[in-house]
Amino acid sequence: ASTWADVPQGPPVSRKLSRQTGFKEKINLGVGAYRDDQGKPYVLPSVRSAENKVIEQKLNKEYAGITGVPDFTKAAAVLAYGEGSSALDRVVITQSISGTGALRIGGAFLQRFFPGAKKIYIPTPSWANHAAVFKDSGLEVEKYRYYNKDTIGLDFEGMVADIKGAPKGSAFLLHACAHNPTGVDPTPEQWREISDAVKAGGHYAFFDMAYQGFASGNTDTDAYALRYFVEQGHNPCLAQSFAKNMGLYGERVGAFSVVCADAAEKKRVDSQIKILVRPLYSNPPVHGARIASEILNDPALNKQWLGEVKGMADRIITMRALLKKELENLGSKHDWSHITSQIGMFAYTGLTPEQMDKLAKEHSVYATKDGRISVAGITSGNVKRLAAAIHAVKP
Ligand SMILES: Cc1ncc(COP(=O)(O)O)c(CNOCC(=O)O)c1O
Repeated sequence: ASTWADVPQGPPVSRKLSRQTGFKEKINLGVGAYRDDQGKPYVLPSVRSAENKVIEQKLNKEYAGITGVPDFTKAAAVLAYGEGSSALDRVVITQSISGTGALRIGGAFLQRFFPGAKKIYIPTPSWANHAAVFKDSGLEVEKYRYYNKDTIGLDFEGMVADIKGAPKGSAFLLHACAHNPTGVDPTPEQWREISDAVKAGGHYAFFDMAYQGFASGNTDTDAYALRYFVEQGHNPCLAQSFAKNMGLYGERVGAFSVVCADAAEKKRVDSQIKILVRPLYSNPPVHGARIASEILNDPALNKQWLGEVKGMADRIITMRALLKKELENLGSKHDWSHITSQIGMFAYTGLTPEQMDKLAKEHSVYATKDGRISVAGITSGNVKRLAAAIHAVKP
């Protein structure tokens, strides 16, 4: 049977919202982007200030180099790997077309140079676009167990067993923090065991960090897994996105990096990354990277940004707690602790596709059929109605 034989047909997330059913407003929990407590997109004030600083400099519009704006990529590496990391003097980094572009460069690089089988293991479930990005890169995509639907938590035993059971020297995609779509992350202790299993199998770690700072509110906390792997001697590669933590969605700001063994390897890998990127899109857009560079390199803007990204994370965490409390206030007898134990933009509710359909049809609450809701879509104004809707479809 086909590898993907039992992948269910997923509904289009941005499906047309059907006619109102008598409620004053729909609740859209399908959009994977942050919304403020008024349900509106949020441009971080630090981003506005950084953008004004860029514009005041009246820079020219010349091409960037193939690997992008150097002040951005240098600072992005420090943000990810940490000041003083042993990786910093042996890491190859290139700007990318946001996180998706970083994953694609990584997939293409593995397809050309990975010494093992040209395949990558991704979690079950994973970001909806992962499989397509890697398949289009010419890699086979395999799955490792990740989500336990009975506990609505991590299938840690299954994950470690699949890592240990894979052929020696396989490539594994790991969500660094705020797993999408489940919101379920390994604990630090579990990450340490995962690192041991990856090392035991001689496997290669490909980290996807699309939510650094946005998950816990702290950029160092959210980079724990990546930095631990580097400390443990793995030389991972990394896809970074600044879509969520800087709200630069449409500016497409990201970076792809490869931690190399030493300076000589770095030189060789860097040359091949340039050879790969040149025919892909030649060189990346400069504006978003200049904004991100101002934020990462200007101490005052950096401090302001860290406060704002923590503010977004805190609002999400508050909405999780509110939703759980409202469900309990309604007398729900179900255990909703997963809503507050999960982290990041998304919560896996554990609701069935039928229940999700009823939410849409009878309550004007929209989200994906897999039961994922974007917590960013919850506001203090709609949380009571959302809880009532969930309680109605899952009494
Ligand atoms: C894990 C992960 N990696 C990478 C990306 C890529 O993001 P971008 O290319 O915008 O940086 C995303 C963006 N997801 O969009 C939200 C959703 O699932 O609805 C992501 O979640």
